[in-house]
Amino acid sequence: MSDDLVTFGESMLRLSPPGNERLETTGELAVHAAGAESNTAIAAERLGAKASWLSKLPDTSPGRRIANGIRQHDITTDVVWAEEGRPGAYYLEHAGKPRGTNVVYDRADSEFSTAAAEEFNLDRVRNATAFYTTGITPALSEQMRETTVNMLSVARNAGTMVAFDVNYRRKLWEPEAARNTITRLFPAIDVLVIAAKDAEAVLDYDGEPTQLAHHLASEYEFRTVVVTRGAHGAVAIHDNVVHEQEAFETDTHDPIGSGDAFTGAFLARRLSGDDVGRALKYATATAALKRTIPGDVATVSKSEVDAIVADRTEDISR
Ligand SMILES: O=C(O)C(=O)C[C@H](O)[C@H](O)COP(=O)(O)O
Repeated sequence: MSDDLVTFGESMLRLSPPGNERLETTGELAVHAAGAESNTAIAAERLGAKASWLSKLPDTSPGRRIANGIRQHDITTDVVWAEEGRPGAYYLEHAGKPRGTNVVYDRADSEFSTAAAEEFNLDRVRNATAFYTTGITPALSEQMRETTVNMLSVARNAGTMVAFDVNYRRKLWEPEAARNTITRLFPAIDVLVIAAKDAEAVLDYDGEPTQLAHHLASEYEFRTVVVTRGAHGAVAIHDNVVHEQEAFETDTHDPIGSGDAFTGAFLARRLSGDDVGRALKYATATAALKRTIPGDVATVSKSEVDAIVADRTEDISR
């Protein structure tokens, strides 16, 4: 059976001290498997899509730890195993204001960053309804820039819908390099997701979100543009109609991965036939729920999200 959604990207070991402890002094690190595209596939699966994740990892114990962490969420992991090499990792130090949460990447020359498109199961991409990657993938290496172009054209040529989140990471590349690379990918994309702050950083666009969505949709002919605005919710434009959604109230325990949860839920609900307004509501609710959960992954059920969407939540359910 073919997939509703295939995602493609690097997943890493995420290593984080307990609470707000500092990396410099911590004696413990919690281990999670984490990566934008696997996070998105998991959220999509949990919201009702049949999702797969394509990637490459070294066949070592750290590499297998990453795959195991993703597989436990019941998505299909379609991994190219290299005999040796290193997986990516990132260190994450949680903190509130004024320190701020800090990410330290350790992913240069990872096994994934060396992979060519031909190494992957391209029939899975061709046979899927939708294909998804993010701006993190081409940020990883020169090789990955080429691989991303090739993966998108495989999807495009097969008539697989292409969705893409700009996901700008300033610790991986400069805004100008990101702009040049990502705008060249735009013609292959049907559904664009972009954080308003990324539009400002990468595209130098600081206008109002609805105008940004209109501007991108008309300039690059995207079928759908979704602009995310963190605590201010999200705006989408689809077939020239604007949809706006406020954020749901949330007690934040771990904000990392809420953008991926949003996109996974949005795509899953669209692929299930929901209209853009309803998918946006599910996306925003799933992102709010993710913020209450430690780790990168939205370990949520559709019925929990249904309850938020229908305003049926309780402080204590018993
Ligand atoms: O690969 C990277 O560089 C990552 O940043 C992986 C991240 O942990 C997620 O993509 C979370 O991103 P948000 O959902 O926007 O919080």
